[in-house]
Amino acid sequence: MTATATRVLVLNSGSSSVKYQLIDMNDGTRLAVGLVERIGEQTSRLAHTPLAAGGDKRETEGAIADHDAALKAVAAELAADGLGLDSPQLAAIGHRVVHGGLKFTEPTVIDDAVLKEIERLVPVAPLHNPANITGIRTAQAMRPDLPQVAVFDTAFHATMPEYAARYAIDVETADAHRIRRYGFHGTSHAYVSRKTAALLGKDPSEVNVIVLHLGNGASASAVAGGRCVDTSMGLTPLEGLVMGTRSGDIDPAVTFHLKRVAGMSTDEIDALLNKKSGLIGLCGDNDMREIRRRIDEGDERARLAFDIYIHRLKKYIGAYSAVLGRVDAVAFTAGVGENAAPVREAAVAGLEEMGMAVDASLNAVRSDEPRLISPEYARVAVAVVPTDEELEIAQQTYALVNA
Ligand SMILES: Nc1ncnc2c1ncn2[C@@H]1O[C@H](COP(=O)(O)OP(=O)(O)O)[C@@H](O)[C@H]1O
Ligand SMILES: CC(=O)OP(=O)(O)O
Ligand SMILES: [Mg+2]
Repeated sequence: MTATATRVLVLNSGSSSVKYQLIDMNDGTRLAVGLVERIGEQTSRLAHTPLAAGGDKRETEGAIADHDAALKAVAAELAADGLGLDSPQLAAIGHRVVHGGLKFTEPTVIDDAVLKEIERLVPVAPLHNPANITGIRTAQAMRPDLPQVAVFDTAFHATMPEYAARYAIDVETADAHRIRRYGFHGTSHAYVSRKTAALLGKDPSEVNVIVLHLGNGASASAVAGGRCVDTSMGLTPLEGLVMGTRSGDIDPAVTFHLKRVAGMSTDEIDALLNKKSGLIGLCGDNDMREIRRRIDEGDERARLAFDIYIHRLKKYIGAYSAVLGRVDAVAFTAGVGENAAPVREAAVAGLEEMGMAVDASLNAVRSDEPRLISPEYARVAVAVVPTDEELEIAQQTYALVNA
């Protein structure tokens, strides 16, 4: 790394998308940001904004077959603005890696052994780790000389007490197969819980926060004094809240029933629960904007899907209030949490006895800034706190390569 290398490229590869940011760590300037969506479909879309060049957003539509092709398209966009991956100013590439298992609880420079372990974990993050691996390999091929750093979704949750992390199943079987609650979206839960403390003018060690990360994947966490003490996702990112396409919590016996009685294979059940359940399974749409539009038109299926989503969310707010004992703040984040005012309103409705309420006019405000949406009198602060997984990954990456 040369003395002038102060930039970090962050790749957040999801199952069918890549979000990326190129950040100068000297002053935190975002040089370029972008998103590739619907990878693997005919209607893929790349939206690239070269902020450094003062440029407008450029959008390209057309089939992008896989994450390798997506990353090459991103590299070409960056190169067009003189921000290519060949730049000597690039210090490192930071990768979001969803599952780190028991081994990885800190940001880690990726070598062959690390990559092998991320690969071994594919069965417990089937929608995510394969995309993360492709992103890493493609980036390595482009810049074999550069440190590539993995920042794990699971890392922040490693502090959970044993009684929260362990499932109540036979201990020998669980240990033999490393079956336990790992939790995901940890980079976001860490970032948002810290930001929430700052919004309250407190140090993270002083506050207890319930973080609701509601994106396409969704998870809740209970953070006590800056440490995660419980989270809704488990061995895999399937457990917990109702999500865009995932069921979240169900009776595990549903799977035996689907196999024995409905005659489905394990792979079919996996696909059913991960890809054809949640909001899309309930009403045919996984985008909260579309669901709200349908509700406004009187669509009953969309209404029921919304109510099921909210009921589950409310149960986790209650559960984590009990786990924390004292709640200082509830923070909504990610695509749904940051944008869907009706979700925030409905999730907190009726919780006045627990000190939680939402002020309608504050809730209606649209902003990229962290903000309170609870009325003055409420004991618990309810907040919208935009997440920034890419910035958090960039900071952890840069700190590691400079250590
Ligand atoms: N303006 C909006 N109103 C309501 N929901 C929104 C809005 N914008 C985005 N969303 C929701 O956010 C989801 C995407 O969230 P995001 O955090 O980007 O997810 P992921 O990182 O899992 O892809 C969309 O599927 C949609 O449901
Ligand atoms: C872990 C997980 O569910 O991630 P995402 O929300 O990006 O799908
Ligand atoms: Mg996300």
